[in-house]
Amino acid sequence: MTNASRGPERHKGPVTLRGEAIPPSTADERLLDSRTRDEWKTKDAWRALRILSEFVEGFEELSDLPPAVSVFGSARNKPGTPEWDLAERVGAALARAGYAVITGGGPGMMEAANKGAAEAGGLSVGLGIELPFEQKLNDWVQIGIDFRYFFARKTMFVKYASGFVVLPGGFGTMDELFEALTLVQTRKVTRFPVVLMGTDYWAGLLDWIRGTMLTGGKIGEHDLDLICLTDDPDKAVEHILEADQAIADRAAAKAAADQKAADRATS
Ligand SMILES: C/C(=C\CNc1ncnc2c1ncn2[C@@H]1O[C@H](COP(=O)(O)O)[C@@H](O)[C@H]1O)CO
Repeated sequence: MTNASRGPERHKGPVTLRGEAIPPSTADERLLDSRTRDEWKTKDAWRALRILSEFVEGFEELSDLPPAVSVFGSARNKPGTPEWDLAERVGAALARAGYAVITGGGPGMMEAANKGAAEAGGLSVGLGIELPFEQKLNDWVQIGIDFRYFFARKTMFVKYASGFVVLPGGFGTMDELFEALTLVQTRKVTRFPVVLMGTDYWAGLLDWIRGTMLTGGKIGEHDLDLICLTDDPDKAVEHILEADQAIADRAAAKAAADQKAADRATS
C-alpha cells in the first residue's frame, strides 16, 4: 500500500480524500453536467440535500460575524507585486475600521487580503471552493469553510457583507463583480457599495461599459453610480462606511416613521 498522505489531497466538507480516493471530477461539475441525464432521477434529489447542508453550515458558522466586507481578486498574484500589496493594504484598512474580511480563501489577492486583515488584528474569513486540483485555505484564514458548490458559497459572500471590494482579477473576479452589480441593480440586495480597486486595470472595462453598454442602452446612467473606483484603501473603506451609515440612517428614519404611525393609530 502506498503512503497516501504524500500525494495530493481533496477536501469535501468534513471528508479528506487522498490518493486513489480522489474522484476525477468536482461536485459542481457532476451537478451541472448535462450528459449525466441518467443520474438526474437517482442522484439529484440526494444532491439537493447536500446543497442544503452547505447553506445550513454556512448560515450557522457565519451568522455571528461582525460587519464584514467581501474582497475579490485574482488567485494568481504573487507576493511582492504592487497588486498583492494593494490587496494586503485594503485588508488591513478594512480590519482597522472594524470589518471582518471575507475572501475566497485561496492564493493571490485572497491570501493578501486575509493576511492584511489578520495582521491588523481583524477577523479573516475564507470561503474555499472544491476545485479539480489540490487546493487548501491560505494560512491567514481564521474562520474557513470549504464549499462544494459555487452558488452556495456566493450566497455567503453577499449575505454576510456590507459591501464588495474588487481587485484586479480574471474570470472568477469578473463573475463576482457582475453578480454583485446585478443584485444591486435588480434590487435583490439593499443598495450596497461596490469598490473597484486598481484604476489602470479597470480603465478599459469601464470605458467599454460607458462607451458600448451605456451608449447601446443596455444599462441605465444610474447603474454606473453603483461603482466606486479608487487606488486608495482608505477611500475604499470610507465609501463603505458612508454607505453603511446611509443604510442605518434610512432604517432609523423608517423606524421613527413606523412608530409615529403606530402612535397615531392608538391615540
Ligand atoms: C488558479 C489558482 C487557484 C484557484 N483557487 C481558488 N481558490 C479560491 N477561490 C478562487 C480560486 N480561483 C478563483 N476563485 C474565486 O474567483 C476569484 C478569483 O478568480 P480569478 O479568475 O483568478 O480572478 C476569487 O475572488 C475567488 O472567490 C492558482 O493557484
